[in-house]
Amino acid sequence: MSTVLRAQGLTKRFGGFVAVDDVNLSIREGSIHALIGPNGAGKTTCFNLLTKFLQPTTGQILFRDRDITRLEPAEVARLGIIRSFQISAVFGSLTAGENLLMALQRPTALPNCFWRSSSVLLSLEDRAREVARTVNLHGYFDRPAGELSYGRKRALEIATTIALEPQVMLLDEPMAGMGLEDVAVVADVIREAARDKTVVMVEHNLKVVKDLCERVTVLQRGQVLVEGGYDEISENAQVRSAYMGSEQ
Ligand SMILES: Nc1ncnc2c1ncn2[C@@H]1O[C@H](COP(=O)(O)OP(=O)(O)OP(=O)(O)O)[C@@H](O)[C@H]1O
Repeated sequence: MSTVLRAQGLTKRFGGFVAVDDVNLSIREGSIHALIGPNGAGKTTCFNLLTKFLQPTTGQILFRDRDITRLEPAEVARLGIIRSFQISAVFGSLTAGENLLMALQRPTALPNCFWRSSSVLLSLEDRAREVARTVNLHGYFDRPAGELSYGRKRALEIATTIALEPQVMLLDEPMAGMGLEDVAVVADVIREAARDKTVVMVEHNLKVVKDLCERVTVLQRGQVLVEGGYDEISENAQVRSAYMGSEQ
């Protein structure tokens, strides 16, 4: 399987502190790839580096062999590497459908959408309904987003990212603060979204990682401790010790 996103020697210093230290990552095309690790391990910093919200101190980021290390976040988004927007980006007084229509009209949506035949052929509203169906929100299309359950709001937030037709979708703790029922809703959304795209997610819930993710990179103190399938990494003695006393 080919590599869609690659980090080589990725390093981020904040003053004298090295938050991300010589990290190599290889994200396979079409996979769901988790970044996990104890608090402060450097997951969010890594994520911000990959989406270019932070500039690396040293190292290189490649998207399908193109060097994107020095690109701006908007340029990276235009290439199809898109980070999910936070829940605050969902407008509660607008309906779910209107939220999707707004996402479809965002400037970053244009370059991705216009050259794709499916988008060109469909009207924006048809496309919004199609995206709503992908995340099982078609029954809520005309409901104010503020009335949706927490899990469905999160699904809507992910849907606004899907609307941009990402090639690589980056989700930062998509299950944060959710009950079991909502976790199941959002897990289904991510699984469905990953049918035709690559997903990279920072996730604390190891059951979610086990159920959803083909590949897992474990970070500790800014470095990659181990990378592999869930079974492989969960048997690793260093990983077990890093997680001892935490959730699992
Ligand atoms: N802007 C910054 N300036 C200084 N230090 C920072 C900055 N951002 C992050 N750090 C430090 O870098 C380290 C890694 O932080 P990061 O948020 O990437 O970890 P994380 O693995 O995402 O942790 P958590 O699971 O708690 O979110 C932490 O020690 C943090 O305090």
